[in-house]
Amino acid sequence: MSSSDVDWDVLRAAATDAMQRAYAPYSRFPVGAAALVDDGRIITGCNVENASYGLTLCAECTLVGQLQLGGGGRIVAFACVDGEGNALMPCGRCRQLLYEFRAPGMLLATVSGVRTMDEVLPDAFGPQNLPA
Ligand SMILES: O=c1ccn([C@H]2C[C@H](O)[C@@H](CO)O2)c(=O)[nH]1
Ligand SMILES: [Zn+2]
Repeated sequence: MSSSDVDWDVLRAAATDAMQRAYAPYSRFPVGAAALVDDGRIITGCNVENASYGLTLCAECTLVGQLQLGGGGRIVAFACVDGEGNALMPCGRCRQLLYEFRAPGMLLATVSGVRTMDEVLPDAFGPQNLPA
């Protein structure tokens, strides 16, 4: 599975389904996320808010949890949508979370079209920055 195999309509539809599971009573801003994994699976996530607002989990957080629970893997392509089905940029923290699990050449559907992980998180902090 590589970034040329991505059906963006399918990925956006999966993100939209996940968005309908969001728990967002405080912001009223439901978000759904979907990722194509290198083994061909599509995994999803939704935001899960909390009365202690700062503890909110973004959709990307729950997606990464689902990825690992499902046996792990590398993300080939990613999309997230808001309550109206529009593309949404992952927040900075979530770009870092996604970076950890990127496949080489990972693509993201963004507000300005398809972008690479390197474009949305240049000069990323990663394992290469940790001592050997
Ligand atoms: O990429 C994003 C951006 C925002 N949110 C959520 C967090 C919060 O519940 C709501 C408003 O910020 O949207 C996500 O899940 N992912
Ligand atoms: Zn986030």
